[in-house]
Amino acid sequence: MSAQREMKEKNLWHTPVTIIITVIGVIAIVALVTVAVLQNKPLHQKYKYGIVLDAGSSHTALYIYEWPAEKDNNTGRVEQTHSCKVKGPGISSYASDPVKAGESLSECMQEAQLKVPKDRHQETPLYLGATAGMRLLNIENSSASDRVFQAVGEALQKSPFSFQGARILSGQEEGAFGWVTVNYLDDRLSQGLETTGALDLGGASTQISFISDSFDGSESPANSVTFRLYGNDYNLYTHSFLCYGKDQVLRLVLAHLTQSGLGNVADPCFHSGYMETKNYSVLYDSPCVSDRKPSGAPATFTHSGRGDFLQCQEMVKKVFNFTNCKYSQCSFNGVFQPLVQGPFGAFSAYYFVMNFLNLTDTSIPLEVVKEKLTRYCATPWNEIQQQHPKVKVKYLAEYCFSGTYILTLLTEGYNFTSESYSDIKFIKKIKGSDAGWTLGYMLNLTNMIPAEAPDTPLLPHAGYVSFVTVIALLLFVLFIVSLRPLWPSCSKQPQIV
Ligand SMILES: O=P(O)(O)OP(=O)(O)OP(=O)(O)OC[C@H]1O[C@@H](n2cnc3c(O)ncnc32)[C@H](O)[C@@H]1O
Ligand SMILES: [Ca+2]
Repeated sequence: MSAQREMKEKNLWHTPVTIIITVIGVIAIVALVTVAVLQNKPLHQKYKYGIVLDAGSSHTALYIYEWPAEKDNNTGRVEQTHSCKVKGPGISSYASDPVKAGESLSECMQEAQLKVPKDRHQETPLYLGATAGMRLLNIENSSASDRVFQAVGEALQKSPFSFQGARILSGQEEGAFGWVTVNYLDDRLSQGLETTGALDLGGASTQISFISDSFDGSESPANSVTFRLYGNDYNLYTHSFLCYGKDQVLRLVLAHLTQSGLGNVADPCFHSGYMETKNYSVLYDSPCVSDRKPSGAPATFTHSGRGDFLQCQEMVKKVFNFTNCKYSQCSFNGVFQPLVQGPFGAFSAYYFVMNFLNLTDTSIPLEVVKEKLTRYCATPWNEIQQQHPKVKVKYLAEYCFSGTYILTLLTEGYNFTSESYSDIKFIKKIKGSDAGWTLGYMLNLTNMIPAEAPDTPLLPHAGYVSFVTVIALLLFVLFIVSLRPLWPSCSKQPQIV
């Protein structure tokens, strides 16, 4: 018994030195793991916000984007969390009363204040970009356009957000940022995948943007935009046709029709039975058509429909000029365009119209699409109205024209064939965010897409923590083993007599 007591007394595990070493070892490991966990843990999920106002020709829309705060300047997902459609027309329609343009935005701005957390208001950038409506107003009356921007700027300055300015986007920017948006949302840029072309149809202009193997920008530098994104170089072909948005083309077609038969216009692009009295002055109140106003025209004309797709298409073709191409190939109006290549996303009015007509399925042969549209256009106006009592009458009256214009623009204008037509996807949103130029615009202005691919950590966070823990435990075990000479079983065994 006394020998056992003696052994216990001599048990080196119970000496103060080993106890202190063990405690220090455990504290060191706990500290190491804690620091590793805290140092590299994603910060408490805080979000940043950005707001873009799309001041289009037909209306203004506000978009709020959100992204995790620590993913600034990284491949982190920027998502659209909210959108608000401003009531009333586009800001260019307020040329004669600019203050109203500013006031029109207040409802959506109030909504934005509720959607963005209050503590983020001050640091949230707010941009307004205007497109073809303001481009046209600027051509027509630049001081009126300045006054609209002045009024809109004053209104936005009063918001709690960080207002970064209001300006007109060039057609090139509008096309290029639409392309960036589509490819960013599809993760094609960060992963260096084959890109998708972008087709945007607005009220006053239309944009086409795509990457072509045969395009290096040398033949037509005005159509070239170069980017370096996530370590990849892109040479984008882009063109914006001012006056080729669907509202302006409708004016162009009507202007053609009113050249002959003043006072009465029988329009193949409208349904039979449709009849409206319209003002010449309203029709010709746009720089796209103002030079065509017939002299001695009466104040009004009767616009009646006769629902004939083929004849409508003939009328629409007249708005394109296919002569005088000084390049190797052109789309129309002497504008250079390489052959369309790769998949395309077609958004805004492309989607609104084709979705209404149930024609978003592009695997349907183009000939069948035309047959369907022929039948739709031939449907009398009263039947159309009965079938769609809830659709805005202005839109409803124009779907036959708009569908015909879209098919003509794609096939005759941009040279999509029966085969390449199926490469087009009519889209509204991608992963919850609207397709359009606004997201690309904000990503660019906030430097959110790096030129070079960001360094990715060797291990994901969880893997890193596990790795540090295992190594720390291993070191501890090795340390304990290194103390082996001090272990009781290894020290001189007391003799039990
Ligand atoms: O790009 P710009 O040319 O400046 O014009 P916008 O931005 O105002 O143009 P949108 O894409 O908002 O709309 C394009 C057109 O589609 C029309 N539109 C909007 N919603 C529609 C719907 O549900 N059905 C049919 N047309 C619609 C709208 O009036 C325009 O003529
Ligand atoms: Ca637009």
